[in-house]
Amino acid sequence: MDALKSLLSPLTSSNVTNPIHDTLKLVVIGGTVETARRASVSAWNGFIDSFFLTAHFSQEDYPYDWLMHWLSKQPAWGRSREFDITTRTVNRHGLTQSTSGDLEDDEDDESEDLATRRKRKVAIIPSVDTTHTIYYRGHWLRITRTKRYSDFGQCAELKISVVARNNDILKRLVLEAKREYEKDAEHRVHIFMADTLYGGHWRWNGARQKRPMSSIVLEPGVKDMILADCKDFLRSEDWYVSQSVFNDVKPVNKLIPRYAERGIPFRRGYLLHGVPGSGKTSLIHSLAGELGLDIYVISLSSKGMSDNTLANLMGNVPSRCIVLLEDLDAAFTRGVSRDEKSTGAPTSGSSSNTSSTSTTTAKSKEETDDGSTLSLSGLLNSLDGVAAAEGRLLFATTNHIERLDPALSRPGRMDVWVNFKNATKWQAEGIFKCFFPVKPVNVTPTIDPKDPTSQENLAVPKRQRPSVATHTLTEDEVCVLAKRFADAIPNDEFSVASLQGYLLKNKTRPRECVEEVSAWIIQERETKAKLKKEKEEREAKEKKEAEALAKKEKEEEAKKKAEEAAAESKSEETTTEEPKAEKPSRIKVKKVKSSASVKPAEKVEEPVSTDSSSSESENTTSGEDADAEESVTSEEESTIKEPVESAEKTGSKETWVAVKGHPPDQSV
Ligand SMILES: Nc1ncnc2c1ncn2[C@@H]1O[C@H](COP(=O)(O)OP(=O)(O)OP(=O)(O)O)[C@@H](O)[C@H]1O
Repeated sequence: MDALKSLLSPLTSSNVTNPIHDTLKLVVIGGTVETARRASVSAWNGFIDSFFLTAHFSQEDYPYDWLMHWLSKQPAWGRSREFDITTRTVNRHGLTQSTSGDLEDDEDDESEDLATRRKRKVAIIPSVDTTHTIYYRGHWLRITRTKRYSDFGQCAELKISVVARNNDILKRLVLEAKREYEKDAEHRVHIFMADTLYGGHWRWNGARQKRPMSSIVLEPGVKDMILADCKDFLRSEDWYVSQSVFNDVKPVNKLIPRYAERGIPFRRGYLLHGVPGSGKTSLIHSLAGELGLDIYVISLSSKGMSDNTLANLMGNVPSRCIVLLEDLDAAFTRGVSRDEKSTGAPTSGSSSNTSSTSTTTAKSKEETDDGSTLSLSGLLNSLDGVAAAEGRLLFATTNHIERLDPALSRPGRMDVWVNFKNATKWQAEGIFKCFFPVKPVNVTPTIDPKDPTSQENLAVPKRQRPSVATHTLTEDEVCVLAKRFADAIPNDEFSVASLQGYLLKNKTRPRECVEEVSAWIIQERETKAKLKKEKEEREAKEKKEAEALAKKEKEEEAKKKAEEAAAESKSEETTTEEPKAEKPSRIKVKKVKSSASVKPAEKVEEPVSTDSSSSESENTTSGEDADAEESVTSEEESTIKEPVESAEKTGSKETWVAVKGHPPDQSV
């Protein structure tokens, strides 16, 4: 204590009037107070936090969607001072469907465009990095939405804290949010698309309204067969067998896992093949709605698709879902082969086009440039390898079944095959009936006080009212018109999609639609014939161009070869010529050698000045080197003829050395 006093004495002493001491005093006191404040705040926070239970929800998982959906419905947002407003629908990225309690534009505008927009609702959701407090079942929830960056880009997180003894309240909250979400999503099918980035992951692509099975018109029994098969499969993972089978003393039902027990992978594949626009994709969407499953779509021809990426994607689908491999043949026009090393490059044989090799080569380069390295074995492994999810329904669609490898379409991988053809008369009748639903006759418009449309109808004089659905037909009328329509449609010539297109154009004129159908058929045939002709012409032109290109390439190649051959023979000639050119120097060297003590270079510089040596060398040449001179061929002779002559002219052999410019070989 004394020590502290003595330490503080300079600060507390009244005798000290130094301003520095006063400042020091202030700093020490201020610092002490701030430290004490901070310590108490953090202690308080720690104390408070110790009472809070906190749950974290990542955007990458479903509970985040459920809670965001639940939050968007909370009336508490009406009192909140900070929030986000969105018109987006419920999705895997955190934005939610507007529902009760949302804002709605009540603007009364007659414009059709505005009337459509008027239906768009907005939802209020928690703003990012702000803590909101919501009262829920006797508890205050502290909700914070944050954003973080992951490998897959931006990712949001939700943190919910509550003061409670245990986490029951949070569990209740999550379950309630899930129930509400599922109730709202009851009429929708969620679609996920395969994204080949980052080694393959699933990207939420929207939720579509369920399509009733009755809107799909297929030959009798086809729809029912597929639906029953799917239902049977989904039900049959566990197989209840009567115990009496094994022990007939007391029959007891016993659960035997049917697929696992028998070593059969719990997967089922459906191959829907046939002409375009015949309802393959529509049927799958309809089935997903009927079975309450999400759809995971993979396009095998997408950029960057590889064996690993596909295996990752297949390994990450949930156990109960529909995996849709769209346009399976698209992967095969790229020439996917059984070979593991296949890079997906198109082979000439795989191309459906009749264009020549060069076209295929160009295509090949273009297609392999997209980084796709999917092989058929990779595809097969992904479909039934260990990573492939159990309990999934695999649907594959193709317009060209003949292009598929038998290994891919064999039972076990594709258990059920369905052929989709062009519309039959039966289908034409069915699609007509779907399109013009029957409405009861003699319907007098009733006035609903809550219905603004009926009030609007009342407000206008009777003669000005819009005719109530002029195309409304009685059941009998629809049947008769549908029959006439079907009679006019030839079997297996037009796709259901094209019939639908025609009906759409005439959606308010059912009778005229039937009357004009024959003219439409003629027109369609003409268009088809024209398109076919154009296609044939285009193909012929392409073929011609390709042939011309191939011919040109061939000619160029032949020309190049000829040039190469010529160059080769020329080089051979020069190699044989080279020794001939050296021979004179050999001869000359001997001549030089013969000129004994005389330095050759000096001889070159002053060849004529040494008369005696020159006569000496002349003698030597005529004597000892006679043999060497004889060994020179006639051709070589002509080569050396001129210098020799010039040497003769100058009267000196050394002069010839200077003319040729060959330094004599000293080593010889
Ligand atoms: N059998 C059908 N029943 C009802 N609508 C059909 C049928 N076939 C086609 N349609 C309609 O035609 C359009 C195209 O159909 P869909 O996409 O299902 O055909 P697809 O066989 O999958 O074609 P593609 O092979 O080109 O992918 C859809 O709007 C769908 O409503």
